[in-house]
Amino acid sequence: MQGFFCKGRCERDWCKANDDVCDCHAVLKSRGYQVPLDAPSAFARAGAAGWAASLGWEAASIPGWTPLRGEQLEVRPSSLAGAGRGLFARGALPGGAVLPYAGTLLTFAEVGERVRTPRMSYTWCPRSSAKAVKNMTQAELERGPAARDMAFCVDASGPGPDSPARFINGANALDQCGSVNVDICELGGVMYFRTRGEVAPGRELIADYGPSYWKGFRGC
Ligand SMILES: C[S@@+](CC[C@H](N)C(=O)[O-])C[C@H]1O[C@@H](n2cnc3c(N)ncnc32)[C@H](O)[C@@H]1O
Repeated sequence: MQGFFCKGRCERDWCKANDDVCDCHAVLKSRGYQVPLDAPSAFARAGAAGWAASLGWEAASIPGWTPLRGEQLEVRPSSLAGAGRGLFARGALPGGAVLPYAGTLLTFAEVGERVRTPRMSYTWCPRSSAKAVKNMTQAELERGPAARDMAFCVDASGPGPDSPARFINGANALDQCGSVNVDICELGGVMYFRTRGEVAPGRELIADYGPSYWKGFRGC
């Protein structure tokens, strides 16, 4: 069922189609596309700090996938008031340009250590563990039976592998929603930012962080 139903959806848009119904990483791999490694495979190959470098995302070849190179981007003060630094396009970027959210992979206990600290602002969890993390108490995260299991959440606050994606700011009020120009996508348990359309030179990359990031703002 997944193969038949999801094949067209994932080939048309791996970002939007990859959900609880369609595992686009598995679907596209089975269709012969060159996909990046999934998070567990990258972790098995290179560990919690080195996993992102082993993804092979720059060499991936799937529809709607143009790898962003570091030199196409620059970090400077955000165009959004009070947002600190942001990530900007040096030159024009095409639609479908992707950048992984790299950082250190965390166990549930390590996620627990970050809850209510500034590092949590830089921590993202894949669908496979996000619900569990949300439903676990602090004690369960730190000392429960799953505490030492890999949650595959990513902390990009550093120190760790270089991750320009960590500088992508998010709309935090409705009047910033018009500036959103990148989607947050998941493939193989890895988060990728993807440009929605062409991004003009000098424009800041801005995402919609979703319904649970900001207090009092449920996303665009
Ligand atoms: C993943 S970081 C983005 C990079 C960050 N601006 C920096 O300088 O390192 C997310 C944090 O950036 C800030 N931020 C992102 N978008 C913002 C916005 N629209 N308004 C104010 N602060 C924002 C918040 O502190 C948020 O927790």
